[in-house]
Amino acid sequence: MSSVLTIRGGVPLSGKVSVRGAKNLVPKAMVAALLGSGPSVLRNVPEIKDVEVVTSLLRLHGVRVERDPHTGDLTLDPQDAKSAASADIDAHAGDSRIPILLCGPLIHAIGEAFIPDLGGCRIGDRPIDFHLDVLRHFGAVVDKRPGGISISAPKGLKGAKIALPYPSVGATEQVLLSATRAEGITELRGAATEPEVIDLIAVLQKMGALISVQTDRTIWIEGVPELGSYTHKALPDRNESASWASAALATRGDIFVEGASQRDMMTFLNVYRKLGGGLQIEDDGIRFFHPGGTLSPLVLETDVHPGFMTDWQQPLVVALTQADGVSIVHETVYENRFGFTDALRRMGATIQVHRECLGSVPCRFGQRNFLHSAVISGPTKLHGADIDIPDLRGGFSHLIAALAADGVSRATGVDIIKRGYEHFTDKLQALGADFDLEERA
Ligand SMILES: CC(=O)N[C@H]1[C@@H](OP(=O)(O)OP(=O)(O)OC[C@H]2O[C@@H](n3ccc(=O)[nH]c3=O)[C@H](O)[C@@H]2O)O[C@H](CO)[C@@H](O)[C@@H]1O
Ligand SMILES: C=C(OP(=O)(O)O)C(=O)O
Repeated sequence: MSSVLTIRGGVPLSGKVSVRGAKNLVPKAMVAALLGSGPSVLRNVPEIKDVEVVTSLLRLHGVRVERDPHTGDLTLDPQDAKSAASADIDAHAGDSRIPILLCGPLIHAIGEAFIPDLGGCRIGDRPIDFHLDVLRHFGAVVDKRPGGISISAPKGLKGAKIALPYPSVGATEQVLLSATRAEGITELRGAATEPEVIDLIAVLQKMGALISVQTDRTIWIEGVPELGSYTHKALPDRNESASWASAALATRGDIFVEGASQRDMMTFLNVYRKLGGGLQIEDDGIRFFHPGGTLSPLVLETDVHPGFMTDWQQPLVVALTQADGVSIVHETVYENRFGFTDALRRMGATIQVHRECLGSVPCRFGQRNFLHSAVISGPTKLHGADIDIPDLRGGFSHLIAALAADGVSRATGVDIIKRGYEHFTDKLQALGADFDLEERA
């Protein structure tokens, strides 16, 4: 499918949208079900592409995945787990990064894994070296093959002492999913502690895993021979919530995001308020609105949790084009996450990207020639343009810019947005956006 969205911008988005379970948790909780001895139930599952991809991959491996047609809850039964042909796995892997997390659970369930080359957003090189090092520490044998890697563990997985060079979310999850049923104790230093990582730990604890998170980014896991099942309601998607919040500001609108969770978004909410965005925090969601008047520019750097999440950066940059003065954004998580600003410049934004670290702390990318700092001058009037959606958040940012702009924009490649934004065109419609969608097979 290659759908085309034609947006007539300039309409303030106003109304209510609901967010469900987080894209960065739900597929991983689905993978965790493979570690259990009985059927698990996952609630609050969004209808997004990454969930479809993992459903297909699990089914290929013999896991029964059933969706309740009324609630959307998933039941995942791993009792008949089996091997799958590498060509089939490759054909079902889609544009997702989740397949790499099947390694530990598949080794525990069936003794081997084939992992195809990964998809995901093109926002940097995105190597998997930490993952492979982690697996080798557990005693796995990793073979590079055309189109992917094959992994086995002739002597089973054994607990290990591991230190990550950077608090990678995926590598931390790789450790959790491999160590819970490994023999012995695992000590992980330099772990990521994002809310989605903690929610995955909650899922594993429900299954019977013994995991303790220390205050210094160390995680202890005592391996157990068997895990049971879980029933779990996925935490809400804080990244989708932040995207709608940015859309409200950039279009001078007013959006109540039902399901948005204050606890997981505190850093974002502070920044939003400093920028001049209006907030009303309720038990069941958060209202984000433009209170009128001007927005204040700010200096911001992305970081691992509890810092400012990198996935919030791209949508917020569109709102910064409307602030009164110069804002600076230093991206320290991905080396190449400002490519999306090319299209914003074509739409009238004034944004320069720099190789230097324009932040309080020099990051890993400062000496390596990456355009990873942005200087945004505003306010600038945006005008419509033709856009080809490059990646998930960059693409959503382009849509926000088109919605805020004067005139007509035409966006191709919008299906990428479905990786992480559930029913986004229905939500745009509910918010009063003026657009047409041409679905192409
Ligand atoms: C599906 C999912 O949950 N995706 C999220 C996850 O991605 P993901 O888990 O892929 O991101 P990581 O936290 O692993 O990546 C952080 C940094 O570590 C580097 N790195 C990572 C692994 C590795 O083996 N080698 C290596 O060098 C990456 O290139 C990047 O510079 O966390 C990111 C950081 O919060 C988010 O932006 C993504 O939305
Ligand atoms: C980078 C992202 O996702 P992924 O890791 O799935 O590519 C994202 O959600 O912004």
